[in-house]
Amino acid sequence: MAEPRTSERRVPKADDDLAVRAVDLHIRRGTSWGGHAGHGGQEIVHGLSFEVPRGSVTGVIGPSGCGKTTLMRAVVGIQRGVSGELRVLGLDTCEIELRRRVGYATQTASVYDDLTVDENLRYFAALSADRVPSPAEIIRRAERAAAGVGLATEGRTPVGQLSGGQRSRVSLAAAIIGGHELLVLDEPTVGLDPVLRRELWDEFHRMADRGLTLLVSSHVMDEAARCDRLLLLREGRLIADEKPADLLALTGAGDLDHAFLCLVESSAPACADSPVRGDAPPPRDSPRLVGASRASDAPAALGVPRTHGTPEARGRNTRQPLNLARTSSTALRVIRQMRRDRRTVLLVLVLPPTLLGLLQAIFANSPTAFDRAGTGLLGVFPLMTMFFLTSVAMLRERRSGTLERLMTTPIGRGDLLAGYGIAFGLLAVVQAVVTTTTAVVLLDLHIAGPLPVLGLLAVLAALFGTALGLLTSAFANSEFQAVQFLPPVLLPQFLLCGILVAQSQLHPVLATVSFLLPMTYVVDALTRIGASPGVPALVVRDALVIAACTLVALALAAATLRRQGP
Ligand SMILES: Nc1ncnc2c1ncn2[C@@H]1O[C@H](COP(=O)(O)OP(=O)(O)OP(=O)(O)O)[C@@H](O)[C@H]1O
Repeated sequence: MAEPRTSERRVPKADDDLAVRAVDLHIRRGTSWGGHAGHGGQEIVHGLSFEVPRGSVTGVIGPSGCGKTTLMRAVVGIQRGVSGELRVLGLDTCEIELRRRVGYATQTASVYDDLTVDENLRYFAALSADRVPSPAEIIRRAERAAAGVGLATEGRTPVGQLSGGQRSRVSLAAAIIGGHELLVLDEPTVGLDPVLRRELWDEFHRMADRGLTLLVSSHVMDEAARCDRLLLLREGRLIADEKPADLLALTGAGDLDHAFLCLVESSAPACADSPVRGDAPPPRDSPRLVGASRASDAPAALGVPRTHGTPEARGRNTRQPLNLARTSSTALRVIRQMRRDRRTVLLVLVLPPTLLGLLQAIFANSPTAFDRAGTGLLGVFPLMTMFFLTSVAMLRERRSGTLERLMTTPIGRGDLLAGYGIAFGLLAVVQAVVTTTTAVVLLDLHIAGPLPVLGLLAVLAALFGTALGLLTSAFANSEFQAVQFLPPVLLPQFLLCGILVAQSQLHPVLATVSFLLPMTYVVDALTRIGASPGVPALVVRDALVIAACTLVALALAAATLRRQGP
């Protein structure tokens, strides 16, 4: 097979001199869950071999759909289906350490619309630090990143109120914060005006002068001219690996657009027709369309393994102990987002007491029935509302690209889920206090047992709803799909939980099914507390079952929250 155009004979460099080294890299996309390299999907990148020296600005250039994003996702370790050799800063791309040294900006602005520029950047600064940073250090790093992309004066503006170009710059600043050694930027200048583009490219070169390596994708050829080195891609193949000036010299073309066409069109008429630069030397040989690098030779020649990251290595390197600083930063960020969403707060705090009020009116002639149903509902309402809220919140995180960005930062899956759990847990506590107080004080709901235990059970139910919501969000691709989960997951549990008809009156088969459903234990525990003055042993059993179900749902949610996507 042919090799990419290059004017120099490359001597393999040591990993220490390289930011990225790829040898015979193949990437398949659309692989099934758990599918590793070479299984299913469609091969998008075909046997790339290249090196990115440290302290350079390297452009990944090529037409739409040629595989630029796919390659960049592989470099930052969030792409499944990668085979061949890919070393980043001398490490396997699944190494956790890389997430402290590499910053990534996705093609679309992956930042939180409902937070201000400062809040976004401070959050990413808090996540990316090696050690727990002081608040002053977080602020300083966020301000420096904002200034670097020309957003120093927009700190207090919510990102949702910025223009498209400004949002892209916030996203870029978030990447700069995380990238201490390598910045992987996917089309960072799309939608920016020419002045700003020039400023950003100047800034990229200043960063490279300071020793940072930048891998920047673009399909705009005038940006290619600003790179130190170019990787020209076409249909997943590397057709040139050159300095811009050498590329022009090699092809004899007057500009990089024509140089690219020369390389693409194997018969080279474009080259002959193209305006040849006056100072450019004639082509050394006729430009030709070249395909993949010597896919089969390279790894063997360099003595490197053919598989990129074994499943064992991936497992070892993705397991992280819980980090309190990142967990609390995430919890604070989610709480901040919740506070801005007044409708959500209203739904959580006002709807349950209102519905209980309605229930009291319905059971006006039967206070005992109200006491029984109302007590059970003190747990069912939090479970349902938290399920709905978390599933949508996590889905939004995934669809906005922020989850993908988070997966390239040092935050662990456990930190993220625990952060969500804490934020929604606090909301659940407020909800339990408001709903229980309203029910007992205003609606005369009769509770024989201790109120704090009742409140604790309501919070436990809410936490179970949160864990269930986090889990189901992995299976939905849109808010509409998330809502579709609501009836099948919750309604059967509600019908069988004992609020409508006591278990003793159910058909034996239905009674057995009901004992397999967590909501049954929520209602059982609450109604027992409502009816007896102490804490019966069965309430403890129920609480343990709910806690166990919560942990299982959280563990499954962590397992489905994979770092690598299709
Ligand atoms: N999730 C996916 N599953 C399967 N195939 C995908 C997926 N995402 C992208 N592809 C395919 O991978 C190929 C390369 O896409 P990629 O986004 O890497 O191209 P690109 O060069 O970055 O394009 P652009 O400049 O338009 O962003 C495309 O043919 C696309 O259809």
